[in-house]
Amino acid sequence: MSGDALVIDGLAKRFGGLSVLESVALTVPRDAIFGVAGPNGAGKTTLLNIISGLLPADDGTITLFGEPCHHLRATALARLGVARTFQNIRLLRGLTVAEQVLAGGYRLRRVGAARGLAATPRARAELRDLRERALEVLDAVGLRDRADRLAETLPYGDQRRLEIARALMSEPRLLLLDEPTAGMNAADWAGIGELVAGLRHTGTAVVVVEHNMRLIQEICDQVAVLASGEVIACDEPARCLRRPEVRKAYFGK
Ligand SMILES: Nc1ncnc2c1ncn2[C@@H]1O[C@H](COP(=O)(O)OP(=O)(O)OP(=O)(O)O)[C@@H](O)[C@H]1O
Repeated sequence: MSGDALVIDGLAKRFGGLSVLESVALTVPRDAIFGVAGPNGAGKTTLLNIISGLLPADDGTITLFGEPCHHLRATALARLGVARTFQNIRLLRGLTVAEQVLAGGYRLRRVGAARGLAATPRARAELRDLRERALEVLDAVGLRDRADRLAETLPYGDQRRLEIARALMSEPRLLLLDEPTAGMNAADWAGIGELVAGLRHTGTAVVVVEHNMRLIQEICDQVAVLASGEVIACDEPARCLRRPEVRKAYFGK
């Protein structure tokens, strides 16, 4: 069995005549917290969109826990244990905090929808278990006391936590986070950092796209820096950020 959560090789993506990713190769070990950084427009979100099956690649291979999966779309990848959050918060309006998290647990359901609707004892027991798990997940992200509030009434930082909780509800083997601290103040981003760092050694590998280099240095085992669609460096964060090619990509010198 491969020791890696995710192996990407020769990945390419074009939008019309615009080449957005070129020969991208990355290896994310199991249990790693792996950062993806790079200037605006470098191709980071496109990379996450391809890994999570929202976009097809034009070339290259993706292997997830030893299984080739570049031909799979989002639903099949979710079943294999890929969960993600988005750069812009995407909560479902009108649902409570607990209901949002419960919605992330569909992959865990064993009783089919038709039987679930018929509310058999097995379906009811399963729903009860899922509700308990949703509360445990909310506990883990510090939102249990807000379980019955409408999600859209939460402060911004808590909504970001809730998105992570919803992704964790599916017990992912690979969690993709797209700028989880975007727009946050220092106290909020430090809290998200602790939350993500706490996932190390829980059986979930994390790929986190982040502009916040301090956060990357604090929580990531490795970081890949993308510039103009190519991986220009991949190393431990402190070493990576000292490299001349990375400094040039960020600061032009
Ligand atoms: N659907 C699309 N059609 C055409 N061009 C696109 C599309 N999606 C992204 N792009 C372009 O691809 C390039 C990479 O975009 P992407 O969003 O992946 O970058 P990013 O590194 O995530 O940037 P940021 O840090 O600003 O979020 C950009 O030039 C963007 O305009």
